Amino acid sequence: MKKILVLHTGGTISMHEDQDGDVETGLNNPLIDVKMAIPNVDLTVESIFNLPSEHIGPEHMLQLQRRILAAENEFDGVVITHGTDTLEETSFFLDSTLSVDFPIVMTGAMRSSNELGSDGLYNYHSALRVASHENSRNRGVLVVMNDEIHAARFVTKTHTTNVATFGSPISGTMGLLTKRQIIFFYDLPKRLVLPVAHVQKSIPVLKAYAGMDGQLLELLATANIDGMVIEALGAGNLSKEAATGVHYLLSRNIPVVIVSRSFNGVAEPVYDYLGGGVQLERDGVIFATSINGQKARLKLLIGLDNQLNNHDLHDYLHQL
Ligand SMILES: NC(=O)C[C@H](N)C(=O)O
Repeated sequence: MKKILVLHTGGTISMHEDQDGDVETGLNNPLIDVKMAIPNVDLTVESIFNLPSEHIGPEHMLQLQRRILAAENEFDGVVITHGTDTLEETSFFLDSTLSVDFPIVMTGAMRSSNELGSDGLYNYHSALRVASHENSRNRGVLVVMNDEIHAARFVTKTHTTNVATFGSPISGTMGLLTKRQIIFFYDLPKRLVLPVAHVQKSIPVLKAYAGMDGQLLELLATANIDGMVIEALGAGNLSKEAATGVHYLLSRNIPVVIVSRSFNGVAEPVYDYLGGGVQLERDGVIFATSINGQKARLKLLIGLDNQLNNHDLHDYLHQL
């Protein structure tokens, strides 16, 4: 018998449509009363929050992380239901800070509980199947939706409303659920897991654009921020003016992390001119490999909480 801990946090999977067709959160999470029968699986169900995922932040992620750590010796796996808007961030935070070998599987839904074609119960069932499967161990945090398994490290929400919203543009889908099987296509490269104690850091994320000036960056340098992430152009480049703004931030010892605003691919220094990635890196900018802005923000937060020196912070964010 496998013992699985289920932590419900809210999100569309637990919401319902009202008479006007608007989607809202109820007083209690209806998933608590759902009897999900999986052979040889014993469920312990807790409603840790009942929040839309836009109301979930690093403090909630830390609370979830601590609950999972406390469950380590008691359970064989954990399933978390969560709103999809920030699911990739919670899954990434847990993946980056937890080194447990049991499966941690997150899921959600795109259609609420009383909508036609609601995908919530199906995804919940799928997540339980994956969490109780022997091959799911030692794979970090997994995201299961729409018959697919994704690694927290690479998954992102790709569509505003489609039930097939989650994708892993860089790595591809990690696995599949069929009626009878759970199939994994690849193992992940090893990553460094770091503990985290405090999550109150001010780390804004800015998106670069053609004609971006340095004014906002210079303003931010005086706003007591701990670091900043820029979703840069292409492989990791900025306008000349933005590069000057970045230089100003770096001269005040504010770490600046670069990712790409492109949906797919790895950010790395390629171009050697003002604003090009090579010169940005020479100036002290950190390139985060293979993650998007919202994940780079969490990674910088964790690195800073561990008081990594400049060299180690570079290495940490470079890692896949
Ligand atoms: N599909 C969803 O779950 C979206 C919802 N707004 C949430 O993230 O809570």
